[in-house]
Amino acid sequence: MSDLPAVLITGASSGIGATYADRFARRGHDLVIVARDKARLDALAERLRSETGVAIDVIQADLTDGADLAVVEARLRDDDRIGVLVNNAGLSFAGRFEKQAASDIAQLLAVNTTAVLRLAHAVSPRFVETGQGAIINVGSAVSLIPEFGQTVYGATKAFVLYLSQGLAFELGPKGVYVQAVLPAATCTEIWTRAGADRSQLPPMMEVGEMVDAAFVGFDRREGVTIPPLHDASHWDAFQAARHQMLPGFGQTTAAPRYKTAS
Ligand SMILES: NC(=O)C1=CN([C@@H]2O[C@H](COP(=O)(O)OP(=O)(O)OC[C@H]3O[C@@H](n4cnc5c(N)ncnc54)[C@H](OP(=O)(O)O)[C@@H]3O)[C@@H](O)[C@H]2O)C=CC1
Ligand SMILES: N[C@@H](C=O)C(=O)O
Repeated sequence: MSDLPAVLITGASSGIGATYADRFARRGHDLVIVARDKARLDALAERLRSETGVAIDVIQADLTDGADLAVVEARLRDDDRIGVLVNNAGLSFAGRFEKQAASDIAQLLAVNTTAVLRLAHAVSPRFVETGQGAIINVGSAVSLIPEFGQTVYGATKAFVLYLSQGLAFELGPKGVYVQAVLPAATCTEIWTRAGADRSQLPPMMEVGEMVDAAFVGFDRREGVTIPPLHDASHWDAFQAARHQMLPGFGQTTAAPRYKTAS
């Protein structure tokens, strides 16, 4: 058993989550890996155990299922070896908003928002009590691009960004580090799972490149990490513009432009 905190990773059966599992294992962390596809989780766990020697537990869970979600919450609440939560599981789908099925939207919200929130909420009391711990939430650059045309998916990722920044504000002073990771298009199964034609996809970042960059942000204790954004001053300017607006929200009279009808 490692002296380092164990890491619970959702959506570890493929793509970004499986790569997080690989990198944390190579750093010597024991893992708890979560997803629906137990065969893939078992295969990953077996490979990483033999290559790195870390201990790995597998939890098969469908995060849209209340009972399964409760199992993962309980593990985060009760297992004091777990010091890092990687909220990574997620899905997207294409198609025009007015044609999307309500059941698909509900599934997207359950995995991309409710599970992220519930798992962060389950682990936070313990992290706050011990004054340490880290929560990594995988959002998306799409959260900053309503013009992308994936409105529901982007809205769930805007939730993840807001949640992460809010939790960093609330929990940071109590010793808990919260990181939002905002990848842009990354080469994983998410695209074909969402029904995209592989031959039509643009060039994308390799998943190892994305996760390794996210780890640099993690090690620097960065609040928001955007691996593909080369000019970091753009994000800083975006945050500065937001902060510049804040005093205006305290006005008790409406802005002059709303004082006339025309
Ligand atoms: N690839 C990209 O271009 C980008 C991805 N992201 C985000 O990265 C995260 C990881 O996605 P990525 O690796 O790309 O995609 P993948 O499709 O490769 O991985 C998604 C993971 O989520 C798991 N998952 C999906 N639904 C459920 C569910 N109901 N219950 C439990 N686990 C579930 C899947 O496991 P299983 O099927 O076994 O349950 C899988 O392990 C997502 O949050 C995604 O939104 C953000 C920006 C860009
Ligand atoms: N997964 C992608 C969109 O579908 C993204 O977040 O870029």
